[in-house]
Amino acid sequence: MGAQSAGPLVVGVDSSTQSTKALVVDADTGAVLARGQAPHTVGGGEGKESDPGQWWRALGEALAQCGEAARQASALSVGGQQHGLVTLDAAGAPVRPALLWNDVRPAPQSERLIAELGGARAWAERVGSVPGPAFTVAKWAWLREHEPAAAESTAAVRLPHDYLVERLTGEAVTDRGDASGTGWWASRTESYDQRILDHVGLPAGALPRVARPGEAAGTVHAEDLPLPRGALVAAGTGDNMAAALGLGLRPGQPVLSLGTSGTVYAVATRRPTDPTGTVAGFADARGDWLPLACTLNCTLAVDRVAALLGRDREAVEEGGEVVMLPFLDGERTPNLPGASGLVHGLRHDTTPGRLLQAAYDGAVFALLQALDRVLDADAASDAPLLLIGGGARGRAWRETVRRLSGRPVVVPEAQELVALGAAAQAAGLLLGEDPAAVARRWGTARGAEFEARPRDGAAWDRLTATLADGAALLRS
Ligand SMILES: Nc1ncnc2c1ncn2[C@@H]1O[C@H](COP(=O)(O)OP(=O)(O)O)[C@@H](O)[C@H]1O
Ligand SMILES: O=C(CO)[C@@H](O)[C@H](O)COP(=O)(O)O
Repeated sequence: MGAQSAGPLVVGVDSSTQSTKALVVDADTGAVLARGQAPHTVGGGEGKESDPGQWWRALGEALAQCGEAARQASALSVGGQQHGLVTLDAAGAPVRPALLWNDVRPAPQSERLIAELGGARAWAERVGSVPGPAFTVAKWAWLREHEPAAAESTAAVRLPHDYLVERLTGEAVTDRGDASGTGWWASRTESYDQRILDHVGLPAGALPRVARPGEAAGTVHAEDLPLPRGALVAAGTGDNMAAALGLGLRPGQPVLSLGTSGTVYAVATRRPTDPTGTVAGFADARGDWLPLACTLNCTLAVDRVAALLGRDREAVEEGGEVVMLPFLDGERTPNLPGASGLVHGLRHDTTPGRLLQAAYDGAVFALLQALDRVLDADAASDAPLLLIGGGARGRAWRETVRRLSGRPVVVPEAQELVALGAAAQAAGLLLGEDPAAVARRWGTARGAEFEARPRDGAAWDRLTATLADGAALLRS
């Protein structure tokens, strides 16, 4: 183990699309004493799929890298990529690889579900969200249609984080935050929606119990992980909800997360019901709400454009008028699942650096467009944006966000806010404290502050016009 600890140790896990990260944290001070990381692979041809067993093995590997510290932990929690459809047979083994949040194949099923159950406004009022292709309910509908035998053999449906919690504890438990991304958990009643489940032919008994905020899932019973048996396991949550805990967010503080997905969100005390579907009305892990907009094309798309141009990701040049909508994987915000990337305005003076800058602009624009809808009327219009995720470490990302938002930006020093949020949830459970208060005590949101830059309205207008004028191409 590295530094000395003052308090009991807790483990926070981030099981995200590209990797599992584990941190061992001192529950008193928030000091990170050990860390580990192991990669995941995403396959699936036209779709995006991962083997859930791989997440379990990656968890073991990341914990093993933490060494002796993990073996001394008193509590653990898992934050996981949202929405993924994990299907298990009667023996608890995966029936097939999980369909991930960014798999857009269920676009037709999503449209049908919205129409069949009363339209977008009715869904927003009842469930809190209009279920786009990301939502688990659309993925389950896709599976029933395309692989009926797999759906037939499914005895239990889990999300990525609660699949791991069940393997850790033997208990089928999830939390309101991750459950709110399924499309079959209604935010209006804070319970599973029987009418939706009946409509998609999924028995409620196939789903995990939804723990109350602050309730434990169980204790570690798994024998093949380097963790003490009997350590407390919190209910865990979705990765964005975990990051909100990790920042100790108060209502109205906007967050922009730049990772495999791009997300923009804030904690809200009022239940969101956006009928346009731009904002998902998620629950947070504490009892409030987490209105959130998510893009499919963020760091991976911009890195891909940099690779195509043969440039380092920081080798951007501002200026010029070229516009890029880097929707390489289809897009979720705006809802264009069939889209591909679009470049407009190429000229003789367009340099590779300007083209790369245009990719950053397009990715950031898609997120910022949703910001006003995410924030409710009470949020200050000049509140600094908290910039997190792997991309927050890059200068080009940060400067693009400052230039297109016109807002001050804070980049927390603490990295791995999802894993830290999970650690705060574990510490809250162990010590009987509010996990967000734990994170505030740890000072996780402290970081470098960058003042507002004048907003680049001309670039914003070019992006807006290209999105509108390119609509027919982007819908195909
Ligand atoms: N120094 C850096 N500058 C810019 N981008 C970075 C840097 N380090 C990592 N990244 C980006 O961060 C991404 C991973 O972000 P992360 O938040 O860890 O992903 P995930 O959403 O899967 O958890 C990578 O795709 C990479 O493009
Ligand atoms: O679908 C969403 C949010 O609704 C994504 O934010 C996923 O939760 C995956 O996140 P990464 O950690 O892989 O970026």
